[in-house]
Amino acid sequence: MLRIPEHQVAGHYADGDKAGPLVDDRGRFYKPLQGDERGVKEVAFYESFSSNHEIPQNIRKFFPVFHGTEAIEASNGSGPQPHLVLEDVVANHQNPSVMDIKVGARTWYPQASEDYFRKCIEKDRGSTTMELGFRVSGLKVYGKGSSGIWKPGKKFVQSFTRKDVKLVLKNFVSSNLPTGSSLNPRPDCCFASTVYGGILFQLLELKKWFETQTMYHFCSSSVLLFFGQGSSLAQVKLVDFAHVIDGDGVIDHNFLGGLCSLIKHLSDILDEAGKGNE
Ligand SMILES: O=P(O)(O)O[C@@H]1[C@@H](OP(=O)(O)O)[C@H](OP(=O)(O)O)[C@H](O)[C@H](OP(=O)(O)O)[C@H]1OP(=O)(O)O
Ligand SMILES: Nc1ncnc2c1ncn2[C@@H]1O[C@H](COP(=O)(O)OP(=O)(O)O)[C@@H](O)[C@H]1O
Repeated sequence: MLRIPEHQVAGHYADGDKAGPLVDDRGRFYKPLQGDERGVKEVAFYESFSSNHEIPQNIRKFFPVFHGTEAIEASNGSGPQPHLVLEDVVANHQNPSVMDIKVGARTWYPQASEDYFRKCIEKDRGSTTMELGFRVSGLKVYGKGSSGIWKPGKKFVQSFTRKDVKLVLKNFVSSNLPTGSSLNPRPDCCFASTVYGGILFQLLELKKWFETQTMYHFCSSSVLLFFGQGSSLAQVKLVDFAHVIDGDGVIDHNFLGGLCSLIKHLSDILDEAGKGNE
């Protein structure tokens, strides 16, 4: 039975006439192919990546498993439409807290059209992308026990400043959640060491690969950080490959720089949480 995912935090949602992703009970995530070149490019990336023998095993695990494409009934009732069939990366987590972070100090790339460049640069300037090398695109956090869910709205997320982002990263691993369009100025960071400890380990593994890989440039891609309630481990995955371009033998310093900045932010939170426990 296909349904709209409860755990989607960014990107194009199923909304009225607009088709959005679907999930099933077998742990698959169906992403509608965007009608323009984006859909074609994302399929091309997954086909290239999944058959690329130069991808180390420890890196492959950071990407959703690709199960090809399939025409399935779209969420907007428009009949069978082509979808990417991917592993639903959060399927095994109970009540997953999820954050989508778009990595890189720029989301555009030289080959992009003038219109796309303008759209991107406006968003990059108006968010923390240029300043921090990443921006939070969306998140959903489960509180402890009955303390509810926090899923800030799109407009509020788009307004996050550098200071807000530091606080959001803390709120993500806290039990005293804010409500609506607000941030808790005194987050307890009670899950910081377990969640960010595990996430940092994985981000450092990814960083090591980005220090040498010159095959792909991940423009406008995101890291998805998530953890479930209970004993499941925090995980990192990469998503959104509609704008991946050929690396052409050059380091993806845009993504690498953003990753380093994110690592620094999370390390600082871990250090602070450690000091609080001394
Ligand atoms: O449509 P919107 O306003 O949700 O914008 C999408 C973005 O959402 P955001 O504004 O960052 O929350 C969206 O960003 P996320 O993937 O949500 O981080 C993309 O930038 C998307 O463009 P493209 O598919 O990468 O070319 C953007 O889609 P298009 O406007 O290019 O269709
Ligand atoms: N393979 C996946 N498994 C689970 N959730 C996913 C997966 N891919 C994407 N998502 C969810 O959907 C959101 C949007 O995905 P994305 O690929 O960025 O779409 P778009 O191209 O519309 O921006 C992500 O922020 C995440 O919450």
